[in-house]
Amino acid sequence: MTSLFVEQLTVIDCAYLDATRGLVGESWIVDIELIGDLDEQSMVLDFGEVKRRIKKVIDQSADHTLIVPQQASGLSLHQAGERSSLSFRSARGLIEHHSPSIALSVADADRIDAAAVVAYLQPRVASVLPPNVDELRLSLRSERIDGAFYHYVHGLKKHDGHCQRIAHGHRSRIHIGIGGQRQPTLEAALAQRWADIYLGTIDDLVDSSGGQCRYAYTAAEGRFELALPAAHVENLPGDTTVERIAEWIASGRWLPDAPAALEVRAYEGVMKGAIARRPIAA
Ligand SMILES: Nc1nc2c(c(=O)[nH]1)N=C([C@H](O)[C@H](O)COP(=O)(O)OP(=O)(O)OP(=O)(O)O)CN2
Repeated sequence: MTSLFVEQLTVIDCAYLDATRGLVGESWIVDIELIGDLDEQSMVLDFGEVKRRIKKVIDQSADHTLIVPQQASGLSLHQAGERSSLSFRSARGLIEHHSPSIALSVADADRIDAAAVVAYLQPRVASVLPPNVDELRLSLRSERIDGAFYHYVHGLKKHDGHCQRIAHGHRSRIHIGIGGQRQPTLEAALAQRWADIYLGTIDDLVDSSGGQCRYAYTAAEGRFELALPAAHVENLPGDTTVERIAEWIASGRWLPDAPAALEVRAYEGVMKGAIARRPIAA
């Protein structure tokens, strides 16, 4: 038996419900190992097939979904055909979500962590493997980040892919500079402000009474609605693409005394993002 490995086969950019943290955005890097006999090509599985089969299953299941702990005591979940509705009591307050069912991954767990997502994915990935593969080892890890980062959840209603889903998210590093010098204090301040944040688009905010913010829109996959505590939210003026997020950070409007110049390198999950600069005032 020989073992084949692929490091960082893909990244799962998702959101999940957590009893303490509320709605959490996450980016898990997926590594895989396949153990089996060699096929007629002297391979455990052609790397091309690994991508076609395994990455595809992951991209079409947990990736860009809201992952729900089915056994959690605070969860009330109703799935009727192609529509799903849920409410979830967290220490941060009540979260409600209504969407097409494909926007949810329902895991047989009382809390969501990397192990619960591996257990969710394991049978789905195993079902697309050829018979010569005896064992599948999936592991999820977070990107190593030495500086500041935040976890955010958002939805891009105009996106024609899975990013249209109102509750998917990322774990993202942030670089903020002035005159080419990183500013760890500013980076830490933003990371603290955006620890487990929902980045909402003001146009999608349909109600903000009673301490809750409710967002709703119709996208190509159907109708999406999300309500969560106002303290869990930052509302941005436009779409929450990483380009707009970088511009918003560079605008300095989150700082009491914004410096005249700010250079921002904002990430969306792992190894990709956008750069924006605040122009130097005259
Ligand atoms: N220019 C931009 N493109 C995209 C943005 C964006 O902000 N600016 N955002 C998204 C989505 O929010 C999405 O979450 C990013 O997902 P990503 O993993 O990059 O997309 P894929 O799943 O298609 O890529 P994989 O390599 O398969 O993971 C999309 N685009």
